[in-house]
Amino acid sequence: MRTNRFDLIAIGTGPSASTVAEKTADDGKRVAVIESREFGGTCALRGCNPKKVYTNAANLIDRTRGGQDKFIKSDGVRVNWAKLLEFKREFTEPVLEHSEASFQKRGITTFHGEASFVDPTTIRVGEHQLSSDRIFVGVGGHPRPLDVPGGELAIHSDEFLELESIPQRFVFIGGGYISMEFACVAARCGSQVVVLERGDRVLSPFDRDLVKQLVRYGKSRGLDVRTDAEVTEISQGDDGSFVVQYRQPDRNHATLQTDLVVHGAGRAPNLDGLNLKAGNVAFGDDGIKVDSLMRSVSNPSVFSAGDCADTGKPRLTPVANEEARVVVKNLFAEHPQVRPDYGQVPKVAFTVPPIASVGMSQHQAEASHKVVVHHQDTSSSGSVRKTLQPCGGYKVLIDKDSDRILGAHLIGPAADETINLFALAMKFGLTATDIKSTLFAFPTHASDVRQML
Ligand SMILES: Cc1cc2nc3c(=O)[nH]c(=O)nc-3n(C[C@H](O)[C@H](O)[C@H](O)COP(=O)(O)OP(=O)(O)OC[C@H]3O[C@@H](n4cnc5c(N)ncnc54)[C@H](O)[C@@H]3O)c2cc1C
Ligand SMILES: NC(=O)c1ccc[n+]([C@@H]2O[C@H](COP(=O)([O-])OP(=O)(O)OC[C@H]3O[C@@H](n4cnc5c(N)ncnc54)[C@H](O)[C@@H]3O)[C@@H](O)[C@H]2O)c1
Repeated sequence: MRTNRFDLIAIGTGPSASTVAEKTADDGKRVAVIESREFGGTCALRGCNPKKVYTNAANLIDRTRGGQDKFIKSDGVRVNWAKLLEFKREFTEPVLEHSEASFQKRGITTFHGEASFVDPTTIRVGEHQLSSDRIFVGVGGHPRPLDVPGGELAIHSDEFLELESIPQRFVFIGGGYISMEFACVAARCGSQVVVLERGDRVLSPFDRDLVKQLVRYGKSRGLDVRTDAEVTEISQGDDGSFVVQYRQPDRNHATLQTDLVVHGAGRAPNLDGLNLKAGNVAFGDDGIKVDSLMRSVSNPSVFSAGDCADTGKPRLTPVANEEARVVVKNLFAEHPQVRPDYGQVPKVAFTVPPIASVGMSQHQAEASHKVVVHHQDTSSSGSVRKTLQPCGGYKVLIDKDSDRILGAHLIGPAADETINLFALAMKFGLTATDIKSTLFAFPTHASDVRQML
């Protein structure tokens, strides 16, 4: 087998690998990119972007229904699911069509297939063998296998985003980002939806009080969230429907009959087929072990970033992008020294309405600082009611000594946008007084921030 030599081999085409490959090629280096599925990665094809089409639709339906009792005249708002799927494809199909060509236009050599290490500087893909002193691994993740009998009967988020029609009944396993976002979509589109979460709360990265508000609002709109409910078995009957068994502390076992079961019980790094041992690349359950320069701790030729790198950071696109920026700086540096500047990573679950968070939780802040807590349910305030989606609230944590923001937690219309103001303020150390002294356009959701401080 002939071996092709490159300055860089990038494995994957998600946000992390495409940034690393493109910037390196733009610098005049010989780059190879390998992708085992469609070119474009999770975020653009099966994650953030297509998902947002569905959650925007669900929020629109929710608000339109909110107006029906008031000034919108119609005999019921219904979704045309097939058209929604078509609309989603308007955003994914261009990626499918153009992604590989755009690598090639930059002079990057593209390969299709599953990459695996042959030795610390050699990669095999299909019939090809490629070698380089620099290999970037940005292979992302996949749904963690559901370790219960019948676990394989549950569909994954990829399949949810490609459903041709929407069934009457759904059960979602897990109460994290994926389940709660998709469950809100399904419920607003008319299905009966149950979320089963084994922990004592859903959406654990978000503020407990605001999550309670979200669950209450969802309940009044067809979304049934059950906590302390661990799924133990899934089976399928002769009529094609499914039975989900789960355990709750107060009962032995409960069962639910449903038309579709969706796995939202967590994801794991895509490391299985990479033969990392042959590449001398150390890894664990949480991904490839990297140092603070994003380099493998065991093989100096290998860098990694994004969902498959074990950094302890949330597995989100902005995190993957920041780590990729660092890799680009360090790959060919004589003395690599750039480290990620994560700042405070803002998090948003695109539920109905969205919920957002940046910085410390109330518990973390109170354990380490003297804290002023500004917490309010704003569902009945004018600015929230005007949106026809009466669910809003905030919890802002301010350090009593320095007047700086320690954490901000928001729910409601535009929470997904407003959280970025807090991220900016926190990164640059603005005080609550600085923010309050800034004029914001009115009436906007940003202008509500002054009342939160
Ligand atoms: C349903 C869903 C919704 C999401 N929503 C959001 C959101 O709203 N906001 C947000 O910030 N994040 C979101 N995320 C997370 C976000 O998509 C990821 O954090 C991001 O895509 C990580 O980028 P990456 O480059 O690490 O990997 P990916 O984007 O996962 O790309 C990895 C690529 O590597 C390929 N690959 C895997 N193994 C091999 C191999 N052996 N050889 C060759 N190629 C291989 C894969 O096919 C894939 O194309 C969402 C994720 C999901 C699943
Ligand atoms: N808006 C966003 O930024 C966004 C959206 C989707 C996904 N993501 C990324 O994808 C990752 C994976 O998302 P996810 O929602 O699959 O995982 P997650 O880790 O966020 O949540 C999984 C949940 O499933 C529960 N669970 C596990 N096994 C269970 C069982 N047998 N029965 C009942 N509950 C069970 C866990 O307790 C947990 O609460 C996220 O952590 C995030 O990094 C981000």
